[in-house]
Amino acid sequence: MTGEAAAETGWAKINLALHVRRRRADGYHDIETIFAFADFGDGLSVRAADDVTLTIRGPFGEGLPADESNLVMRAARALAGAHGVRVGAALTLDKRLPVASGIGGGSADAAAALRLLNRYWEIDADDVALCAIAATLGADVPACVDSHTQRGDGVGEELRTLEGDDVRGKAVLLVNPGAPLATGPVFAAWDGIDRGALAFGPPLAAALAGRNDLQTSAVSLCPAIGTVLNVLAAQPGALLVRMSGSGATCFALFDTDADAEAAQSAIAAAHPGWWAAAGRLR
Ligand SMILES: C[C@](O)(CO)[C@H](O)COP(=O)(O)OP(=O)(O)OC[C@H]1O[C@@H](n2ccc(N)nc2=O)[C@H](O)[C@@H]1O
Ligand SMILES: Nc1ncnc2c1ncn2[C@@H]1O[C@H](COP(=O)(O)OP(=O)(O)OP(=O)(O)O)[C@@H](O)[C@H]1O
Repeated sequence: MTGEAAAETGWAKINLALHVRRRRADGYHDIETIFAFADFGDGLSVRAADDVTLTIRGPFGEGLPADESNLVMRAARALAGAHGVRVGAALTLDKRLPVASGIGGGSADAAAALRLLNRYWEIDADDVALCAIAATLGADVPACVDSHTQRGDGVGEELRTLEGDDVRGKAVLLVNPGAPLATGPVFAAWDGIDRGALAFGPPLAAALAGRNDLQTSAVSLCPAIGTVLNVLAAQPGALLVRMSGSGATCFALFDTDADAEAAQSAIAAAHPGWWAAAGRLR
């Protein structure tokens, strides 16, 4: 019951806005966010094998464990377990997104593994069933299953489509200063002040009226984020500049690809140690 060798992409996740509303009794925080996705990300491919295995390569693959702790392996095991799959899959992850950087690389990879193996193993589960498995793997994973612009409530797993997608196709530039930043400490450093709800409505308009409530605590833990934000804000044509998730990656949206590409070139020349990737929102 296995199909042909196949591939998927773990699309880079961007939080266009991220409001932190309250700390919960279980230590997690209720958030309101607008998820969007770039049209580039990690590559994941599969070919026939007796067991489920994972090989990692790519610019950010070094040091990332390929064992059962990897979110790709966890996703494969969870899907196989839920559907009684007994055949294997040799998975290869091309790690192109920086790790622990606020763009959900691990979550995107897990969702890509669910989509890929759902096809490869010919399970044919629908998105609702995949999202139920995704929710057991991480807060961001359900949003990454569909990987299109959505609003997320709860810890981000309560998803809904927003009316009037005014961000699809917008040019985007992602910039990371090169320092990994774990999510837990950034939430722990949040000042506990509820600054109010994220508006509904078209995603760009809602995001422009919104905030990333983790930005201040992330900058305090990783001051280079402040520099990235200033540099992005100075780029001609930048219409929304903000940190994504818990950082340290920041993004800028532009009206034209040319503006995003010019900003990428300028930043690459001025800050050769930074990671910068340009594309469009999907
Ligand atoms: C910040 C976001 O990236 C926004 O999309 C996500 O909410 C984070 O999701 P994630 O990376 O899947 O986070 P997890 O790996 O589940 O959580 C890491 C740690 O961050 C803290 N955490 C995470 C999510 C949340 N809503 N509240 C929290 O307080 C918890 O201490 C948790 O132990
Ligand atoms: N396939 C994977 N890719 C990246 N990280 C992984 C993967 N599998 C497990 N991890 C672990 O997950 C941790 C978080 O990585 P990830 O890149 O998802 O964080 P992030 O970009 O901050 O995500 P988020 O935006 O959801 O907070 C890493 O420290 C890493 O050890």
